[in-house]
Amino acid sequence: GSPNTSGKYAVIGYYMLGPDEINKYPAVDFPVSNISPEKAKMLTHINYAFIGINDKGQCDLLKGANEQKSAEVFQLLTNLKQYNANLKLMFSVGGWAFSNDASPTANRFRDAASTPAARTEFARSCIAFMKKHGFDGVDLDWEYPRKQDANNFVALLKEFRTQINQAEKTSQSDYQLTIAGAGGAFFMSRYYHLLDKVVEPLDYINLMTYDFNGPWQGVTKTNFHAHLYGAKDEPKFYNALREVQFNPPKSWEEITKLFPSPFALTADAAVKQHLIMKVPRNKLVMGVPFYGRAFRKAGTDNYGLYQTFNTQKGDPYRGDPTWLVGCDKCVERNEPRIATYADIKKMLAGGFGYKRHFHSEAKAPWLHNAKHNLFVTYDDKESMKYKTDYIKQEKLAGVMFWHLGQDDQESTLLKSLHNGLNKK
Ligand SMILES: C#CCO[C@@H]1[C@@H](C)[C@H](OC(=O)NCCNC(=N)NC(=O)NC)[C@@H](C)C(=O)O[C@H](CC)[C@@](C)(O)[C@@H]2OC(C)(C)O[C@H]([C@@H]2C)[C@H](C)C[C@@]1(C)O
Repeated sequence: GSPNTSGKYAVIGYYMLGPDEINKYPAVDFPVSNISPEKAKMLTHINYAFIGINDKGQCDLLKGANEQKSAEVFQLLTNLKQYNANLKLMFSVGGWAFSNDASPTANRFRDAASTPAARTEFARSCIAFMKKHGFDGVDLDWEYPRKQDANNFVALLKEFRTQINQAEKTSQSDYQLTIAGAGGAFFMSRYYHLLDKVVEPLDYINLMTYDFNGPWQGVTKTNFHAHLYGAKDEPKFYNALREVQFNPPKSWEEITKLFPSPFALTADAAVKQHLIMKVPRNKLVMGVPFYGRAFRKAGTDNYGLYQTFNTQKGDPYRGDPTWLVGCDKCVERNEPRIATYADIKKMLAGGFGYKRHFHSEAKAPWLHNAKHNLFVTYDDKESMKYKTDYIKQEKLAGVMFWHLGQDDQESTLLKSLHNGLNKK
């Protein structure tokens, strides 16, 4: 189906149930009932995260997920259309934990994309799953195809498009195909040389323009994880797009002009890098985080910004979960490096010593806790306003966010996106 069928900006929210939540449903953090009619009206798409790929290379529930419970949840999601007839329900296949290079199931996408027969069967099974549960399309969240997978990735998306077009004909429906795409040059460089061919079969490419900085970096500095623009004195990164083999080849002069290095890793950079490869603006969706990232033992200068830090790496987190003062849920989750927007609002309001700052160049807020040497990078309604203004001025397709369950009770962030895109 054509993108933006409703003529409005896309507002694509991920609805995530954790690994074992589906079998405990509705005793979960964020049941579907939390998606009020008012929220449903502000969304154009809900992407259910996640469906997996089974050992036969087919779309299937994640291992251990109860069929009956899953069908119930999918029914609750599709019932939301009663509040918004234009709402499209997509399911998302994969995700970081399922598909990253170090994941035990890293080969599932690679194998499913590796031969014509595997691609046909994978697409067939996903479309059958889509029809069975009343979804309106498929979102592929492969994080990420490797360079050696890039051609197979394009062939896979083409096969999905072929079968979706067939399915649309036989059932007079409007199905969509989207992917979650890299927001940072490092992962982007794996398939960047084929980017126009990757996007051709898609309705949207949802850029994961977040996680630019985080605890995984051993020795770099605290910095924003999803800022819109670069700041002149921020720590810069090597531009991996300089290594991309273009066909036809580009001269070194052209490459150094197109891909300055080092450069500020930002959302604007990711959008411009996609426009260089002629990705149509009406397929480009900017991803925004409803979560923040916290750094421990941040240096005290500059209100904790661009300072060295010492946050334990490793997945899952094995250290002390209590150092992000005021984030009770972080202790429950045993993950102090990620705070939801709802957590951050409580931390800021709770008198724990956090002070909010806003960077005038990056257009990003941050919290600094001088007493505990903490730095928290996140998005709030002020930064979302700049991002929705940007989406309108660059004539992009809309906004995607990770994820619905991380907003506050008042739906502050979803409202800021909806109002920013739909009001003058
Ligand atoms: C695609 C994605 C984000 O995945 C999240 C995981 C992978 C979560 O990642 C994020 O929240 N990432 C935010 C950026 N989003 C993406 N990378 N992808 C995305 O938005 N796609 C649309 C990280 C921070 C996390 O909590 O991972 C822990 C180890 C620290 C992990 C891998 O153990 C894990 O732990 C819990 C929190 C219990 O959840 C699971 C998963 C086992 C699930 C499967 C992963 C999930 C949903 O929490």
